[in-house]
Amino acid sequence: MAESPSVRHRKHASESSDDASSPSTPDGSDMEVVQEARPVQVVVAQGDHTFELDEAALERILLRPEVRNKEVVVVSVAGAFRKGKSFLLDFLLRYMYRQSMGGSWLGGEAEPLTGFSWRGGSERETTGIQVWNEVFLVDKPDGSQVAVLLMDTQGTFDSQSTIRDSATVFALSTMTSSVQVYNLSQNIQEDDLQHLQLFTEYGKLAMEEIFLKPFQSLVLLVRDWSFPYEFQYGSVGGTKLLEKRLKISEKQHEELQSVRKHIHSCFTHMGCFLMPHPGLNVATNPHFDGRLADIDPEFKKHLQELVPMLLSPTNLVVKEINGSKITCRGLVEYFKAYMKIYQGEELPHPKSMLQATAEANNLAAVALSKDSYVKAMEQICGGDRPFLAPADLERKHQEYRYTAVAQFTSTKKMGGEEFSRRYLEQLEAELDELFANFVKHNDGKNIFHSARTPATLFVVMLVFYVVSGLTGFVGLDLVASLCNMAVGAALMALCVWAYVRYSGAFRDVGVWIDRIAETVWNQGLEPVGGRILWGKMKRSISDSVHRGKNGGDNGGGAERNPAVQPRGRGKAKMN
Ligand SMILES: Nc1nc2c(ncn2[C@@H]2O[C@H](COP(=O)(O)OP(=O)(O)OP(=O)(O)O)[C@@H](O)[C@H]2O)c(=O)[nH]1
Ligand SMILES: [Mg+2]
Repeated sequence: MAESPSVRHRKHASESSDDASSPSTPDGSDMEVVQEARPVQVVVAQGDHTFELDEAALERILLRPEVRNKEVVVVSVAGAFRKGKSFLLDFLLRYMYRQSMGGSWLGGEAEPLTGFSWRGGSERETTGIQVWNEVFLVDKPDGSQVAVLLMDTQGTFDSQSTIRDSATVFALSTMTSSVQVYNLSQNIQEDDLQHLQLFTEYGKLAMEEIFLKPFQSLVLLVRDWSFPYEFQYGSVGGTKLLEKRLKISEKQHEELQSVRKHIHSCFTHMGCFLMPHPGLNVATNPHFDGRLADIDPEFKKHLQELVPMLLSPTNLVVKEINGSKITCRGLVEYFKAYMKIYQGEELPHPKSMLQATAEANNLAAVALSKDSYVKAMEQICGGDRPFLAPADLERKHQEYRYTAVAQFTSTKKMGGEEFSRRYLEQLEAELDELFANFVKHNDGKNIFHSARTPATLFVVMLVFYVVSGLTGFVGLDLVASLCNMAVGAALMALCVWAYVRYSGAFRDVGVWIDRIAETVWNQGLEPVGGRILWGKMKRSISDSVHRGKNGGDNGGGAERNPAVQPRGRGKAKMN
């Protein structure tokens, strides 16, 4: 068991402001008498909604020679702010210091309650994560000696914290503790379970590998329980209430089942304790200093059941991660690793329920509208449809784009208009991207598009052949042979190109030949008149193909259909 409190536990938490530095004398030996027992901030909440780990402070506590190689038991208390977490932890401290001294560990009737800083009032008190700077060594009945660390946490859902802040503190304390006391007020409500689900899920994200259940013991502590006639105070009534609340039945809505399944899958052991109200003095008297005389006897009676349930040597649970027991030294490393993950940017940000729902609504509406657009476009230029005149494709795109946008704006979504504008812009960008792909796909179906390379190569061959004949005739043999070589090169390129197109192999070579042919076409052949000829041919052929396949309804119909035109123009107004 830990040393006597008469040596170490000497000062109220609020009286000390600096950290637990200088635990050693100049010769390196521990200077126990000057070491004051007090809470130390190990996870510090920064102003910008981030958290820092005070590694030095944590190491000073957990790497002391007498504890660093001992298996560690971490008891943490977490839950909503202003619900008596630190107050309860001070009774845990009293137990740790006094339980071996004989008599009642609860303390004297007029003794103020000190330790972790607690107070009345409506504003939050504890921030980040604090641990008691004294690690208690306890002998277990099986002969082993374990180190016990007590941890106090920032209350969730105070008005200065984001959901991410609350989730980070809750998840970190759940991941690093062997027993997490989930401090609730009055009842176990569905939102308490939902928040537990959110926080534990956030914790699981930061854990690298998870065997079986990721977390250890969870004790739901219901404060101010007012229905002892239904479920009696203490762990017996608590267990029954918990069983009832976490029961999964086929008749339950899927949402309720999923929360319960998730919670069951997270913890190796779960318990519940129903605590009576401590009396009006504790709850409302601003001068209440924690003395037992002002606390309801029923509360004190159940404290004497609750605290040993958590901390008696038989009940202590050693911290395990992935099935192996952790020492104080190991805990420091895990703390550092988890903290690094929460400080990084790779984890998603937990959101408020409304924000998450609004996002989901908007994303679903975007997906639905995109789907309608793709289906409509597939009808006119999908894989099995023939080439469509580019102008008609564009007109169809404008029509279906407008319809898809109108579908998005008319779908009921949470979050308001301002919020959904971002998703509207996303939808419009995605539709334009889809259209660009449809255009490429459509162009690929144009046989003249793919015939341009062989046509160019053929013309090049022909030109060089004629030039070679003429220059040979007038005696310019060198030029004639060069032209012959060019004819050979073009012929070879044509063969290679044909092979690539036929086999699908060496596609890069095919792309190079296409590029060269395109350059030759653009620089040489087209200005000479090919553009006029080629353009006319392409237009007349594609129009006739298009009319033939679509029966003049889809493409040309759009031109004539008055119902289509104004809708296409309406889109411009919307933007
Ligand atoms: N109603 C009620 N009040 C309690 C109980 N236990 C403590 N309190 C009072 O609750 C107030 C807040 O106590 P703290 O221990 O500071 O609460 P906390 O949960 O640590 O608060 P934060 O650190 O701000 O999250 C104090 O006035 C206590 O006297 C309880 O079981 N029921
Ligand atoms: Mg507190």
